[in-house]
Amino acid sequence: MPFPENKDFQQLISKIKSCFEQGLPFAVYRKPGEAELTGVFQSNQVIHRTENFVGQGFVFAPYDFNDDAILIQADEVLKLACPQPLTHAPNRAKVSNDGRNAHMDMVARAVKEIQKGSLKKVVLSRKLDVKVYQEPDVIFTQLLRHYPDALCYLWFHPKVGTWCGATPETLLKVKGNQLRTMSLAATMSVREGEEPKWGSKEIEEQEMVSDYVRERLSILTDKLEVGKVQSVRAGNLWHLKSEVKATLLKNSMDQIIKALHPTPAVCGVPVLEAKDFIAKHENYKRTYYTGFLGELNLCAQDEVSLFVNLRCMTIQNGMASIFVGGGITAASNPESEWIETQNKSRTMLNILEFEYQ
Ligand SMILES: C=C(O[C@H]1C=CC=C(C(=O)O)[C@@H]1O)C(=O)O
Repeated sequence: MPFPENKDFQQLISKIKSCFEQGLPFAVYRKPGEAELTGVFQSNQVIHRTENFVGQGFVFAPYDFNDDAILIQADEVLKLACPQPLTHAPNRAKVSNDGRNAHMDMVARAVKEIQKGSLKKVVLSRKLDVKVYQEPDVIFTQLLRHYPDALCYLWFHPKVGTWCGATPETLLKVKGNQLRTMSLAATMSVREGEEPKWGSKEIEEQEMVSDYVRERLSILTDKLEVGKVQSVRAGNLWHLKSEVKATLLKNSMDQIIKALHPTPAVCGVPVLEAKDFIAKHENYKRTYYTGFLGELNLCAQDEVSLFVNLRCMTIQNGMASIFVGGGITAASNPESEWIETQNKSRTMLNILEFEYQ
Protein backbone atom coordinates (compact mmCIF):
# COMPACT_ATOMS: atom_id res chain seq x y z
CA MET A 1 0.00 0.00 0.00
CA PRO A 2 1.76 3.23 -1.10
CA PHE A 3 2.25 6.26 1.15
CA PRO A 4 0.99 4.69 4.44
CA GLU A 5 3.19 6.97 6.55
CA ASN A 6 1.82 10.25 5.19
CA LYS A 7 -0.76 11.62 7.65
CA ASP A 8 -2.18 14.43 5.46
CA PHE A 9 -2.61 12.00 2.62
CA GLN A 10 -4.36 9.47 4.85
CA GLN A 11 -6.75 12.23 5.98
CA LEU A 12 -7.50 13.05 2.35
CA ILE A 13 -8.23 9.37 1.68
CA SER A 14 -10.58 9.24 4.72
CA LYS A 15 -12.38 12.30 3.41
CA ILE A 16 -12.78 10.72 -0.04
CA LYS A 17 -14.21 7.57 1.55
CA SER A 18 -16.71 9.54 3.58
CA CYS A 19 -17.77 11.51 0.45
CA PHE A 20 -18.47 8.20 -1.31
CA GLU A 21 -20.50 7.02 1.70
CA GLN A 22 -22.49 10.24 1.93
CA GLY A 23 -22.87 10.63 -1.84
CA LEU A 24 -21.09 14.01 -1.96
CA PRO A 25 -19.36 15.14 -5.19
CA PHE A 26 -15.62 15.78 -5.31
CA ALA A 27 -12.55 15.94 -7.53
CA VAL A 28 -9.03 15.17 -6.27
CA TYR A 29 -6.06 15.60 -8.56
CA ARG A 30 -2.38 16.33 -9.06
CA LYS A 31 -1.25 18.24 -12.11
CA PRO A 32 1.61 16.92 -14.33
CA GLY A 33 5.01 17.21 -12.72
CA GLU A 34 3.67 19.10 -9.71
CA ALA A 35 4.20 18.28 -6.06
CA GLU A 36 0.81 19.51 -4.85
CA LEU A 37 -2.44 17.56 -4.51
CA THR A 38 -5.78 19.38 -4.58
CA GLY A 39 -9.21 18.26 -3.41
CA VAL A 40 -12.36 20.15 -4.44
CA PHE A 41 -15.41 19.18 -2.39
CA GLN A 42 -19.07 20.08 -2.89
CA SER A 43 -21.33 20.04 0.16
CA ASN A 44 -24.56 18.86 -1.52
CA GLN A 45 -25.65 16.52 -4.30
CA VAL A 46 -26.84 19.16 -6.78
CA ILE A 47 -25.69 18.76 -10.38
CA HIS A 48 -24.29 22.15 -11.38
CA ARG A 49 -23.87 22.60 -15.10
CA THR A 50 -21.77 25.10 -16.94
CA GLU A 51 -22.89 25.89 -20.45
CA ASN A 52 -20.48 28.68 -21.26
CA PHE A 53 -17.58 28.14 -18.85
CA VAL A 54 -18.11 31.24 -16.74
CA GLY A 55 -18.45 29.62 -13.29
CA GLN A 56 -15.93 28.68 -10.66
CA GLY A 57 -14.99 25.13 -9.63
CA PHE A 58 -13.80 21.88 -11.19
CA VAL A 59 -15.27 21.23 -14.61
CA PHE A 60 -15.93 17.74 -16.05
CA ALA A 61 -17.04 17.95 -19.67
CA PRO A 62 -18.10 15.18 -22.06
CA TYR A 63 -16.71 14.56 -25.55
CA ASP A 64 -20.00 15.69 -27.08
CA PHE A 65 -20.84 19.34 -26.47
CA ASN A 66 -24.55 18.54 -26.76
CA ASP A 67 -24.24 16.85 -23.37
CA ASP A 68 -23.74 19.04 -20.32
CA ALA A 69 -20.43 19.93 -18.68
CA ILE A 70 -20.64 19.44 -14.91
CA LEU A 71 -19.09 21.79 -12.38
CA ILE A 72 -18.10 20.57 -8.93
CA GLN A 73 -18.56 23.61 -6.72
CA ALA A 74 -15.61 24.43 -4.51
CA ASP A 75 -17.38 24.54 -1.12
CA GLU A 76 -14.14 23.26 0.39
CA VAL A 77 -10.68 23.15 -1.21
CA LEU A 78 -7.83 21.17 0.33
CA LYS A 79 -4.21 21.41 -0.78
CA LEU A 80 -1.43 19.14 0.42
CA ALA A 81 1.98 17.91 -0.65
CA CYS A 82 1.81 14.86 -2.89
CA PRO A 83 3.60 11.97 -1.20
CA GLN A 84 6.86 10.63 -2.64
CA PRO A 85 8.49 8.48 -3.98
CA LEU A 86 7.17 8.09 -7.51
CA THR A 87 8.08 5.33 -9.97
CA HIS A 88 6.96 4.19 -13.42
CA ALA A 89 4.42 1.35 -13.32
CA PRO A 90 5.88 -2.03 -14.28
CA ASN A 91 4.49 -2.95 -17.70
CA ARG A 92 3.18 -6.39 -16.83
CA ALA A 93 -0.60 -6.42 -17.28
CA LYS A 94 -2.03 -9.14 -19.52
CA VAL A 95 -4.04 -7.74 -22.42
CA SER A 96 -6.98 -9.52 -23.98
CA ASN A 97 -7.80 -10.13 -27.65
CA ASP A 98 -11.53 -9.56 -27.11
CA GLY A 99 -12.87 -7.08 -29.62
CA ARG A 100 -9.88 -7.47 -31.94
CA ASN A 101 -11.81 -8.22 -35.13
CA ALA A 102 -14.42 -5.52 -34.57
CA HIS A 103 -11.72 -2.90 -33.92
CA MET A 104 -9.63 -3.93 -36.93
CA ASP A 105 -12.73 -3.88 -39.18
CA MET A 106 -13.59 -0.38 -37.99
CA VAL A 107 -10.02 0.80 -38.67
CA ALA A 108 -10.08 -0.79 -42.16
CA ARG A 109 -13.36 1.06 -42.93
CA ALA A 110 -11.76 4.33 -41.80
CA VAL A 111 -8.67 3.79 -43.98
CA LYS A 112 -10.96 3.15 -46.99
CA GLU A 113 -12.92 6.31 -46.26
CA ILE A 114 -9.69 8.34 -45.89
CA GLN A 115 -8.41 6.97 -49.21
CA LYS A 116 -11.48 8.47 -50.91
CA GLY A 117 -9.86 11.84 -50.15
CA SER A 118 -12.12 14.01 -48.02
CA LEU A 119 -11.58 12.63 -44.48
CA LYS A 120 -7.88 12.97 -43.51
CA LYS A 121 -7.72 11.59 -39.97
CA VAL A 122 -10.14 10.04 -37.49
CA VAL A 123 -9.53 8.89 -33.91
CA LEU A 124 -11.29 5.58 -33.26
CA SER A 125 -11.74 4.11 -29.83
CA ARG A 126 -13.18 1.25 -27.87
CA LYS A 127 -14.12 0.35 -24.30
CA LEU A 128 -13.02 -2.71 -22.36
CA ASP A 129 -14.58 -3.95 -19.14
CA VAL A 130 -12.74 -5.69 -16.33
CA LYS A 131 -13.60 -6.74 -12.78
CA VAL A 132 -11.45 -4.77 -10.31
CA TYR A 133 -10.48 -5.74 -6.79
CA GLN A 134 -9.38 -2.32 -5.47
CA GLU A 135 -11.45 0.57 -4.15
CA PRO A 136 -11.30 3.85 -6.15
CA ASP A 137 -9.13 5.58 -3.51
CA VAL A 138 -6.53 2.79 -3.78
CA ILE A 139 -6.58 3.06 -7.58
CA PHE A 140 -6.10 6.85 -7.32
CA THR A 141 -3.14 6.30 -4.99
CA GLN A 142 -1.58 3.95 -7.54
CA LEU A 143 -2.08 6.50 -10.33
CA LEU A 144 -0.36 9.19 -8.28
CA ARG A 145 2.52 6.93 -7.51
CA HIS A 146 3.15 5.67 -11.03
CA TYR A 147 2.31 8.58 -13.34
CA PRO A 148 4.22 11.64 -12.07
CA ASP A 149 4.05 13.40 -15.46
CA ALA A 150 0.30 13.01 -15.95
CA LEU A 151 -2.75 14.79 -14.59
CA CYS A 152 -3.87 12.10 -12.14
CA TYR A 153 -7.41 12.42 -10.89
CA LEU A 154 -10.36 10.80 -9.14
CA TRP A 155 -13.78 12.37 -9.76
CA PHE A 156 -17.14 11.48 -8.25
CA HIS A 157 -20.70 12.71 -8.53
CA PRO A 158 -23.44 10.48 -7.09
CA LYS A 159 -25.74 11.25 -10.02
CA VAL A 160 -23.08 10.72 -12.70
CA GLY A 161 -20.53 8.17 -11.49
CA THR A 162 -16.87 7.67 -10.60
CA TRP A 163 -14.05 8.39 -13.05
CA CYS A 164 -10.29 8.34 -12.71
CA GLY A 165 -7.29 8.54 -14.99
CA ALA A 166 -3.75 9.68 -15.72
CA THR A 167 -3.81 11.83 -18.84
CA PRO A 168 -0.75 13.19 -20.65
CA GLU A 169 -2.68 15.82 -22.63
CA THR A 170 -3.32 19.47 -21.73
CA LEU A 171 -6.31 21.02 -23.50
CA LEU A 172 -5.41 24.55 -22.39
CA LYS A 173 -3.99 26.68 -19.63
CA VAL A 174 -5.03 30.30 -19.38
CA LYS A 175 -3.64 32.89 -16.99
CA GLY A 176 -4.88 36.41 -17.69
CA ASN A 177 -4.36 36.83 -21.43
CA GLN A 178 -1.67 34.15 -21.71
CA LEU A 179 -2.68 30.87 -23.32
CA ARG A 180 -0.75 27.62 -23.43
CA THR A 181 -1.75 24.38 -25.07
CA MET A 182 -0.11 21.46 -26.88
CA SER A 183 -0.52 19.33 -29.94
CA LEU A 184 -0.07 15.72 -28.91
CA ALA A 185 -0.34 12.65 -31.11
CA ALA A 186 1.41 9.46 -32.29
CA THR A 187 2.32 6.56 -30.03
CA MET A 188 5.18 4.10 -29.55
CA SER A 189 5.92 1.68 -26.73
CA VAL A 190 8.83 2.55 -24.44
CA ARG A 191 11.87 0.28 -24.62
CA GLU A 192 13.97 1.11 -21.59
CA GLY A 193 17.28 2.76 -22.52
CA GLU A 194 16.20 3.49 -26.13
CA GLU A 195 15.04 6.73 -27.73
CA PRO A 196 11.97 6.38 -29.99
CA LYS A 197 12.46 6.40 -33.77
CA TRP A 198 9.41 7.93 -35.43
CA GLY A 199 8.15 7.11 -38.93
CA SER A 200 6.43 9.41 -41.42
CA LYS A 201 2.93 8.17 -40.39
CA GLU A 202 3.46 9.39 -36.82
CA ILE A 203 5.09 12.66 -37.87
CA GLU A 204 2.18 13.49 -40.20
CA GLU A 205 -0.38 12.45 -37.60
CA GLN A 206 1.06 14.92 -35.10
CA GLU A 207 1.49 17.66 -37.73
CA MET A 208 -2.24 17.49 -38.43
CA VAL A 209 -2.92 18.34 -34.78
CA SER A 210 -0.42 21.23 -34.86
CA ASP A 211 -1.94 22.60 -38.07
CA TYR A 212 -5.42 22.43 -36.59
CA VAL A 213 -4.41 24.18 -33.36
CA ARG A 214 -2.54 26.87 -35.34
CA GLU A 215 -5.52 27.47 -37.61
CA ARG A 216 -8.08 27.53 -34.80
CA LEU A 217 -6.08 29.84 -32.57
CA SER A 218 -4.84 32.24 -35.23
CA ILE A 219 -8.12 34.19 -35.24
CA LEU A 220 -8.39 34.33 -31.44
CA THR A 221 -4.81 35.17 -30.51
CA ASP A 222 -1.74 37.22 -31.18
CA LYS A 223 1.94 36.11 -31.03
CA LEU A 224 1.05 32.47 -31.66
CA GLU A 225 4.08 30.17 -31.36
CA VAL A 226 4.09 26.43 -32.06
CA GLY A 227 7.26 24.92 -30.58
CA LYS A 228 9.38 22.19 -32.12
CA VAL A 229 8.23 18.59 -32.00
CA GLN A 230 9.62 16.51 -29.15
CA SER A 231 9.18 12.98 -27.81
CA VAL A 232 7.43 12.85 -24.45
CA ARG A 233 6.97 9.86 -22.19
CA ALA A 234 3.55 8.99 -20.74
CA GLY A 235 3.91 5.89 -18.56
CA ASN A 236 5.08 3.12 -20.85
CA LEU A 237 4.33 5.03 -24.04
CA TRP A 238 6.01 7.72 -26.09
CA HIS A 239 4.11 10.48 -27.87
CA LEU A 240 5.05 13.42 -30.09
CA LYS A 241 4.29 16.84 -28.69
CA SER A 242 4.64 20.51 -29.65
CA GLU A 243 4.07 23.15 -27.02
CA VAL A 244 1.93 26.08 -28.11
CA LYS A 245 1.72 29.55 -26.61
CA ALA A 246 -0.16 32.71 -27.54
CA THR A 247 -1.59 35.96 -26.25
CA LEU A 248 -5.38 36.02 -26.18
CA LEU A 249 -7.38 38.77 -27.79
CA LYS A 250 -10.68 39.69 -26.12
CA ASN A 251 -12.41 36.30 -26.21
CA SER A 252 -14.69 34.45 -23.84
CA MET A 253 -13.50 31.17 -22.33
CA ASP A 254 -16.39 29.54 -24.16
CA GLN A 255 -15.00 30.65 -27.56
CA ILE A 256 -11.48 29.47 -26.73
CA ILE A 257 -12.58 26.06 -25.49
CA LYS A 258 -14.90 25.54 -28.44
CA ALA A 259 -12.13 26.54 -30.85
CA LEU A 260 -9.93 23.74 -29.55
CA HIS A 261 -12.24 20.92 -28.43
CA PRO A 262 -12.34 18.31 -29.86
CA THR A 263 -8.82 18.49 -31.28
CA PRO A 264 -7.65 15.97 -33.92
CA ALA A 265 -5.87 14.16 -31.05
CA VAL A 266 -9.31 12.80 -30.09
CA CYS A 267 -11.60 13.42 -33.08
CA GLY A 268 -10.09 14.10 -36.52
CA VAL A 269 -9.70 16.25 -39.63
CA PRO A 270 -11.99 17.73 -40.90
CA VAL A 271 -13.79 17.81 -37.55
CA LEU A 272 -17.37 17.40 -38.75
CA GLU A 273 -16.60 14.47 -41.01
CA ALA A 274 -14.54 12.80 -38.31
CA LYS A 275 -17.33 13.33 -35.74
CA ASP A 276 -19.79 11.82 -38.14
CA PHE A 277 -17.57 8.80 -38.82
CA ILE A 278 -17.10 8.25 -35.08
CA ALA A 279 -20.87 8.50 -34.42
CA LYS A 280 -21.61 5.97 -37.17
CA HIS A 281 -18.84 3.44 -36.54
CA GLU A 282 -17.86 3.34 -32.85
CA ASN A 283 -20.53 1.15 -31.31
CA TYR A 284 -20.63 2.73 -27.85
CA LYS A 285 -21.02 6.20 -26.32
CA ARG A 286 -17.76 7.88 -25.24
CA THR A 287 -19.49 10.00 -22.55
CA TYR A 288 -16.59 11.66 -20.66
CA TYR A 289 -13.71 9.85 -22.39
CA THR A 290 -12.04 12.40 -24.73
CA GLY A 291 -13.95 15.16 -22.97
CA PHE A 292 -11.96 17.44 -20.67
CA LEU A 293 -11.60 18.26 -17.01
CA GLY A 294 -9.91 20.70 -14.67
CA GLU A 295 -9.90 23.98 -12.83
CA LEU A 296 -12.19 26.77 -13.95
CA ASN A 297 -11.41 30.09 -12.25
CA LEU A 298 -10.72 28.02 -9.14
CA CYS A 299 -7.49 29.60 -7.84
CA ALA A 300 -8.17 33.03 -9.39
CA GLN A 301 -10.53 34.65 -11.91
CA ASP A 302 -9.36 34.07 -15.52
CA GLU A 303 -7.13 31.19 -14.48
CA VAL A 304 -8.13 27.98 -16.19
CA SER A 305 -6.30 24.67 -16.40
CA LEU A 306 -7.97 21.94 -18.47
CA PHE A 307 -6.83 18.46 -19.53
CA VAL A 308 -8.16 16.03 -22.12
CA ASN A 309 -9.73 12.96 -20.52
CA LEU A 310 -7.49 10.16 -21.85
CA ARG A 311 -6.02 7.01 -20.22
CA CYS A 312 -9.10 6.93 -18.03
CA MET A 313 -11.83 4.66 -16.75
CA THR A 314 -15.18 4.74 -15.01
CA ILE A 315 -15.79 2.42 -12.07
CA GLN A 316 -19.12 1.02 -10.94
CA ASN A 317 -19.96 -1.92 -8.66
CA GLY A 318 -16.47 -3.40 -8.89
CA MET A 319 -16.34 -3.16 -12.69
CA ALA A 320 -14.05 -0.77 -14.56
CA SER A 321 -14.66 0.39 -18.12
CA ILE A 322 -11.37 1.48 -19.69
CA PHE A 323 -11.34 3.68 -22.78
CA VAL A 324 -8.64 3.62 -25.46
CA GLY A 325 -8.31 5.03 -28.95
CA GLY A 326 -5.86 5.97 -31.66
CA GLY A 327 -5.51 8.26 -34.65
CA ILE A 328 -6.20 6.63 -38.02
CA THR A 329 -4.67 8.07 -41.21
CA ALA A 330 -4.28 6.76 -44.78
CA ALA A 331 -1.08 5.00 -43.66
CA SER A 332 -2.70 3.09 -40.76
CA ASN A 333 -2.46 -0.67 -40.47
CA PRO A 334 -5.45 -2.26 -38.64
CA GLU A 335 -3.34 -4.81 -36.74
CA SER A 336 -0.87 -2.14 -35.51
CA GLU A 337 -3.75 0.12 -34.49
CA TRP A 338 -5.26 -2.73 -32.48
CA ILE A 339 -1.94 -3.32 -30.70
CA GLU A 340 -1.65 0.41 -30.02
CA THR A 341 -5.01 0.39 -28.20
CA GLN A 342 -3.88 -2.68 -26.24
CA ASN A 343 -0.71 -0.83 -25.22
CA LYS A 344 -2.74 2.21 -24.20
CA SER A 345 -5.05 0.01 -22.10
CA ARG A 346 -2.00 -1.01 -20.05
CA THR A 347 -1.75 2.51 -18.59
CA MET A 348 -4.78 1.64 -16.46
CA LEU A 349 -4.38 -2.17 -16.36
CA ASN A 350 -0.78 -1.99 -15.03
CA ILE A 351 -1.97 -0.37 -11.80
CA LEU A 352 -5.07 -2.56 -11.33
CA GLU A 353 -5.74 -5.89 -9.68
CA PHE A 354 -8.23 -7.13 -12.24
CA GLU A 355 -9.80 -10.02 -14.12
CA TYR A 356 -11.32 -10.10 -17.58
CA GLN A 357 -15.05 -10.92 -17.62
C1 LIG B 1 -7.00 8.92 -28.08
C2 LIG B 1 -5.98 8.60 -27.28
O1 LIG B 1 -4.73 9.18 -27.40
C3 LIG B 1 -4.49 10.32 -28.21
C4 LIG B 1 -3.36 11.06 -27.61
C5 LIG B 1 -2.06 10.74 -27.92
C6 LIG B 1 -1.76 9.86 -28.98
C7 LIG B 1 -2.77 9.41 -29.77
C8 LIG B 1 -2.47 8.49 -30.91
O2 LIG B 1 -1.31 8.05 -31.05
O3 LIG B 1 -3.37 8.14 -31.66
C9 LIG B 1 -4.17 9.88 -29.63
O4 LIG B 1 -4.35 10.94 -30.52
C10 LIG B 1 -6.13 7.64 -26.19
O5 LIG B 1 -5.19 7.48 -25.41
O6 LIG B 1 -7.22 7.04 -26.04
